Amino acid sequence: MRIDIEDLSVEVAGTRLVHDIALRAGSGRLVGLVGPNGSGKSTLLRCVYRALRPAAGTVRLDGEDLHALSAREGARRLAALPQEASTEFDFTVAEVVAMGRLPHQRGSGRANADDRDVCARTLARVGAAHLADRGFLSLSGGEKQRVLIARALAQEPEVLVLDEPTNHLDIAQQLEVLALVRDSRLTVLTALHDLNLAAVHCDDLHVIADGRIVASGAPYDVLTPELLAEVFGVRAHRVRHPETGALQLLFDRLTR
Ligand SMILES: Nc1ncnc2c1ncn2[C@@H]1O[C@H](COP(=O)(O)OP(=O)(O)OP(=O)(O)O)[C@@H](O)[C@H]1O
Repeated sequence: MRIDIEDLSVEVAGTRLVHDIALRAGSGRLVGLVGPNGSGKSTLLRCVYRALRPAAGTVRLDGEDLHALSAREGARRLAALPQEASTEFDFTVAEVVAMGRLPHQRGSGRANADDRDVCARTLARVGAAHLADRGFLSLSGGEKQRVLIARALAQEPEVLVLDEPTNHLDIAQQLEVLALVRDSRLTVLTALHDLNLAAVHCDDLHVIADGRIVASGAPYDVLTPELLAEVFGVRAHRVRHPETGALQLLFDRLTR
């Protein structure tokens, strides 16, 4: 499923935080959004997963206006992992993952055998089957993140919107989560702070600064020393991974 964002602007409390965004994520592509703190990544993503409505412009999934769909229809196509996705109530892990099935349940709203099967499989897929009976609030940050990814996958969406999915994760888990996301073969739009992870894992990158996209394209074309100095205020050296040949960045502070 393809995402097309056209002329999108987003306002919060009367202030326009995101301006005139145009962005496309082709079916099955892993598309990264990078930018400094406060540049508007979360605000843009919140509008894509419908926590905010656009002030102008559209988000289309395979040509259909996402904000014109019912909540249930939207949730069957798109699942999100928000940045501060904690839940106030102490549900068990199994209950949190089961919430991902709600858009698929009609009538009684009760989980059937298929729903339970999908939940068990997704928890196993993220390596968290052993946590099923634990209270969500008792989990470590990394464990919570895995469970919330399981909830998003249990939704069986066609599009995943992720806001910093590697937050709270140690390096092995960061790599594992990105491999999981990649293996899902879904269309993914994700904010990432780690530019080296973004360089290796994303098919396309969009750089956002002050609420506007300032560069788009393949990671190697986008993450240039000039752009990194201009947007992030760092001096960057580009090297190749000695085994994989992947782009890696080494940083120094830029003294302006
Ligand atoms: N509810 C709000 N009211 C006022 N300003 C807001 C609100 N939400 C966000 N902002 C401001 O909008 C700007 C963009 O915030 P946003 O969270 O989208 O940035 P971000 O790129 O995701 O940042 P980070 O990398 O730090 O998570 C920031 O200056 C932020 O303070």
